[in-house]
Amino acid sequence: MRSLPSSLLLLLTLLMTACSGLGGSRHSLPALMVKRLDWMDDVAEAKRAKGLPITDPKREAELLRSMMQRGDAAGLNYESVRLFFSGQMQAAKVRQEEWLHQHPAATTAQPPDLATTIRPALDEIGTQMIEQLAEETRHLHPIQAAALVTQARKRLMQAGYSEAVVKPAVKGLKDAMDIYFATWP
Ligand SMILES: O=C(O)C(=O)C[C@]1(C(=O)O)C=C[C@@H](O)C=C1
Repeated sequence: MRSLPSSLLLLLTLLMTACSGLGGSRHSLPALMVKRLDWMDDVAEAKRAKGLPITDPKREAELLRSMMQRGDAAGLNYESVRLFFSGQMQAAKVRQEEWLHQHPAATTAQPPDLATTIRPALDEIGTQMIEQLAEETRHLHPIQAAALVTQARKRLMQAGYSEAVVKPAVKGLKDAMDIYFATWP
């Protein structure tokens, strides 16, 4: 079979993307990835105020466990959820490091509280991410999955995040998508 002209392929991709609800009213996965990272300046300030290190292995394990459980309930593969959130947390840590480096002194006297404000917000974003991951993997064609990864990179760069932050976040999404589409017919 002759391969499709690239302009037709692009048109098909755009049509399928529009139909899949990527631009719908709920936050898309790329938008949620930006939203999650947007919390990290506050997280860094909250940790500085309390003298806490950036990395909290216990919280990471708890978050992964709870997201994998939610993912399982939504029909998602455990490993894909683990890879996705590992990437987002890695990006989160790089962003916190950058923030502290760029702002050697505290920028606020009263940062939001980690336990009562920040982590519940991150949990809520995580839940929305699971819903979107489930939605995307149900409806996406592999071409659209690749477009979603590209779109995520674009959104994160547009939001002003550095390559060092964007790279692990996008890799997490790509790794998750690869699991679903590796065996696609
Ligand atoms: O909750 C925190 O303490 C954060 O710094 C956020 C976060 C995350 O991305 O969820 C990032 C790094 C920590 O190791 C744990 C979790």
